[in-house]
Amino acid sequence: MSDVKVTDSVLYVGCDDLDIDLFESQYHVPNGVSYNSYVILDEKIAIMDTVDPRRTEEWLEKVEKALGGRLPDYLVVQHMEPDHAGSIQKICTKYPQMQIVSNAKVFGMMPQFFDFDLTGRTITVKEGDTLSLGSHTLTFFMAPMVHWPEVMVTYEASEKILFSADGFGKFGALSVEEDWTDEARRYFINIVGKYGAQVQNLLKKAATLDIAMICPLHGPVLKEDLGYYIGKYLTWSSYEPEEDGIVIACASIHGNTKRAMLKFVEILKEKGAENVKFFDLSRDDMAEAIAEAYQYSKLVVACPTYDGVLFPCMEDFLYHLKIKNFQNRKAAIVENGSWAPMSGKLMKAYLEGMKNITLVEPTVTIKSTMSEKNLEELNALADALLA
Ligand SMILES: Cc1cc2nc3c(=O)[nH]c(=O)nc-3n(C[C@H](O)[C@H](O)[C@H](O)COP(=O)(O)O)c2cc1C
Repeated sequence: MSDVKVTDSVLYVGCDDLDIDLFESQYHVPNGVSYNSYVILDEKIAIMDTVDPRRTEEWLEKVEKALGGRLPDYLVVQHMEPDHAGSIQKICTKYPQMQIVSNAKVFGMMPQFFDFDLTGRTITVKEGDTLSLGSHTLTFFMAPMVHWPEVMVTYEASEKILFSADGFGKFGALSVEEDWTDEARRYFINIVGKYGAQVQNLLKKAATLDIAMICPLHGPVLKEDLGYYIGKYLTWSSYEPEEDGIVIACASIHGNTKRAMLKFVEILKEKGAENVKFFDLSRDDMAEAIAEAYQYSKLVVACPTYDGVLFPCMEDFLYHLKIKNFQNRKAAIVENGSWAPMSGKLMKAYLEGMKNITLVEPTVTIKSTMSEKNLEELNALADALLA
């Protein structure tokens, strides 16, 4: 959207993508996604990042319009992932006098993605280096593993803008109005969630800067109440729950585990639980289930045994939690099986492999359909979870 206003001299030239089926071939984005890019106009002109190849031509037109007949001096590359770096070769070919400004890791990766001559076109920066554009001065901070190892962010001192790369990004095209928090959480936990320590390191660097505005590579430019967004990032990256509540992640083949878990939701609510979120892992959005597991303090996993192992959607859920460093939660297990229930043991092994998970025991074992005894056990489990 070209009408996104940053400042008089920092122009938004990013592009919405409402046609994409899955972001990173995995995440549903019902409201699309934006690939953000910015042009800083001064005595020298810098372009901040490029866009996904899906939007190269639209972006090149926007950049040309923003340049107003001038030529760009610099392309700053903060991240080599194709949704941001995918148009580098095209813009470098269009503007052969333009220099590329980035760090050594980026320049190491660039020939892996592109086939054009970088000789004489690169300016390599490292932590704390500055680049003057005139009245604007860019300072570069390395942010390794705030998604990929080559990531850096850029601070512009005169207008107090942090160009935050994937940090503070969000799913959703800018032409669609929606709440920031849920889609930013779903983006952060699923995409950057593994790298909490690295995000905390970046937040420490950011705390030394006077920031009035955050310009991320996805989602809206953040101009007000920055403490709110930074607070969310501090919580998410520390793996602490945002609020007390229970997520029930349920797999079910024929519906008996699901029926038992929906009854469990009723029981919890009758006992006064306020935040109870139910996910049918076969049908509901996996990335949302994962994000909400991070949002709340307690997790219940329920799954039938399937050929001696877990029903695949539960395996997928727990695998995602594991690789995204899920930790610091209370958890409980409900298993099901008609002849030799195994799923409880397998879910327990997953949870025991995660850091600081307090298991609320015992595991409830359903044999095919929920019995009167199971009902009592679920009541007891609800009491233990809510204690
Ligand atoms: C393909 C398939 C494989 C199964 N494998 C096992 C198994 O290895 N051990 C077991 O005890 N039950 C097994 N079951 C039975 C289910 O775990 C059991 O019927 C359970 O109650 C299903 O719960 P649901 O109604 O929530 O799907 C299997 C069922 C299916 C359909």
